[in-house]
Amino acid sequence: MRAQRASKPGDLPARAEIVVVGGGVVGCSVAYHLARLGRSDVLLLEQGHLSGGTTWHAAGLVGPLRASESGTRLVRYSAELYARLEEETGLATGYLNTGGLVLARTPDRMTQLRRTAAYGAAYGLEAEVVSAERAREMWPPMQVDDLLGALWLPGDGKVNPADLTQSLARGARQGGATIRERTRVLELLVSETAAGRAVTGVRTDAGDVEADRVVLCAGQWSKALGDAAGVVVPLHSAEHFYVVTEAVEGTRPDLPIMRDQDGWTYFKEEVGGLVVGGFEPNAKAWVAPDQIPYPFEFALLEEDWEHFSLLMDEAVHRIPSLATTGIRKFYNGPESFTPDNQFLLGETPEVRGLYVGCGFNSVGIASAGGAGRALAEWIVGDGPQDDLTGVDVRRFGPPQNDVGFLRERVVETLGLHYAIPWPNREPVSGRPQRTSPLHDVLRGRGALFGTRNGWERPLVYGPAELDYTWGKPAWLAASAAEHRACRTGVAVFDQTSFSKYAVSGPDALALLQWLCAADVDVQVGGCVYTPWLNERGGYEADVTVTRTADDAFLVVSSAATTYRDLDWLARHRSPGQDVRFADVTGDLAVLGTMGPGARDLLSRHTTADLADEAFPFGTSQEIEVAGVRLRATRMTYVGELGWELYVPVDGAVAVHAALTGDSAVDAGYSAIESLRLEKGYRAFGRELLPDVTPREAGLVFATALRGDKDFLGRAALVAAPGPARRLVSLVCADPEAMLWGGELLLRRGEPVGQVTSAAWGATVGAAVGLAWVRGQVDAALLDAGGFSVDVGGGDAAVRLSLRAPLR
Ligand SMILES: NCCCC(=O)O
Repeated sequence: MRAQRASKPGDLPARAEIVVVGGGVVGCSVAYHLARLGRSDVLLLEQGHLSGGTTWHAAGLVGPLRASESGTRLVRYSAELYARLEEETGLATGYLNTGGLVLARTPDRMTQLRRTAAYGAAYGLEAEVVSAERAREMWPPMQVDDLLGALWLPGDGKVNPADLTQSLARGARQGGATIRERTRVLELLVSETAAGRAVTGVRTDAGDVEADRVVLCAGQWSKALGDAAGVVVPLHSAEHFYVVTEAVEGTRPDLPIMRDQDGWTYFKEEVGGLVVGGFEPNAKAWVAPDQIPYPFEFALLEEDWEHFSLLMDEAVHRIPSLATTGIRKFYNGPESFTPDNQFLLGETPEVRGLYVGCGFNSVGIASAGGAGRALAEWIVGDGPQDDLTGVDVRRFGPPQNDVGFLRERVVETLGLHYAIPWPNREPVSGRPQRTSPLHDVLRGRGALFGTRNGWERPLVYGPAELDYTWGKPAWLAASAAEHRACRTGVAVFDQTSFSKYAVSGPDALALLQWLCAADVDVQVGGCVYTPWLNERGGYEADVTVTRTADDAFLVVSSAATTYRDLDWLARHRSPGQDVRFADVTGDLAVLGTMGPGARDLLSRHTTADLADEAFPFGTSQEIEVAGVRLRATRMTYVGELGWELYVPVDGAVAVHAALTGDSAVDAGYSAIESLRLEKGYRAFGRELLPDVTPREAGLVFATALRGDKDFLGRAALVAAPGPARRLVSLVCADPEAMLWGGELLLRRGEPVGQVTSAAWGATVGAAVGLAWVRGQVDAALLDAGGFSVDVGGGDAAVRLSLRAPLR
């Protein structure tokens, strides 16, 4: 390890409106974009020299096509910015639009590449599947004997990370920002306010700086600063390896970026040689976040040729001349990775005015332009201005911030970087974290578990393992049986991972009436399905609200959204409002007892009257089941008669044993997915996102828009013109075709939208799902037909409808 000692500066401003911590490419991009948005009182603090932490040793690949539309938009903007920044700042970034190739050695990878090409079409980005021979013509040094084909991405490019950082920094300075190098932030300053904890500035080794807002872009150093301030910043460093070779024949400066993901490697030209790096499955975590040495500037870790040999052997296999090519330099640079391979962006729920932009999982250079702009817009606009749910820091909470967990998980994250992104792939490391009281019982009954927000959740019962495929997996038969049991008899689902909040106090109703688009001023015992919307009329949450007393409510939401929901409640409670809310997720197990036989089954274990008149849909009562006092709520996410039983954890095993002791079948989340899609039920995070309105989603019925109750988002909905896209249900014509979500939707061969969720519908007997269709959409257009989806190797005809496949 080599390091450079920093000396201290003299003139540190005592105050700035916004302090950015970290002078890597992301911090400089945030400062640059804040300046572009008219914020000139910005102070960026870098502990060493700009780019000296992680940025300087990044490979500099810029690949705009991502798995999501918002991710693609973000990196596409990065590429556009890097291409034009020199004109604006006078400093070159070294950006070169080389195009990129991704190779396929296996039929499964080929299917993935075809699906990726279809994403490109969905997102308006060029991507073409080409033959192996064509790929070799574009990339002469490689051999292609074992390749089935490749994907050509004309929009890919490369940039010089250190030059890019300097150019962004100059742009920031030109816009009025101040940049101080050799100033180390030791602590984030936080104080208690009436509205909760708020940032007040930073403590540095050259004194304190007061600030209204602080933006933590300190890469792998961010977590230790976050931890000390009580903020969740779940990242951990892992070692990332690449070498730069001597000259290789056949290269040229504009040689495309090349990724040979089946061999875990990437390649780019550099001064006549090649950068050869990769993401090996046996990755190495680096030291814990609070053990990172200081200083660690322009520093690398020890060479580890033994570890790198896996990647080097694959590289030589692809480019035989590398066997006799010398190595100019070996890079082992630690980078930060997160539990789900997505970066961390946004205002922290724990401390108002504190923002993060870190954890870039080795794609920081590609992401920096777009992420910097998104974060600057978030700060200036006081909220995200686009759908950023996939990277929003509020998707994680304390369980995911544990260093032991992170240490295990980031090894897996790095190792999966180039693995085939199988649909519904479940991580295997760092589990279990949180379990339902039924976990052991269900495991004993053959449950295979997935994980969501740290919770173990049964996916399917019986199969030996979860197999992954683009087609129909082996576990599908078991899931289909559970699905049918629910449709025709009764099934019990362990839905304990539902997020649950007790909201109470004299002003609880007022707060919820403002946040809920539906009217929740119902009688005690009423249960209402409702969106929470932002001021643009887009979804922030999709919840049920049960009134449990005049001034008390139980709010139930998705497992994944606990921290963002609680943050939404907290940030909308006015200082004068007397409302308390508590996360009661872990206090209550949830047993969804669903199916036409649910009433009969429950009646055998309760004396409560479950008839429609006594217990109508959308109501909730405290009753006794199998001797356990619990809350039963007549609601369903599978479209069958049923009750969600909210059971104190101590009683869960007894209630479950009673219900499944006679006729009920245990069923898992895979069945829930196919059941909900047959009924056209939407999911937050898939269909319902911050840039999706109830009109577009076909859910106006679940709002009070037709009444006169005011609610957050109402004004935007009223003012909005007719929707320019519509969410529709789909059914595959061919029962053998399998859809997973994400597929490109075509009409007469032209892209018109994208599938959001899909599963095999065991009642319908075909793949079913939901999809966006762009433009003015009505029943006549859908009935006229001509629709198909690209399944990565052909088109599958689909029927579309505004109505769900099953009513
Ligand atoms: N830091 C390496 C990036 C690799 C890739 O973009 O595929």
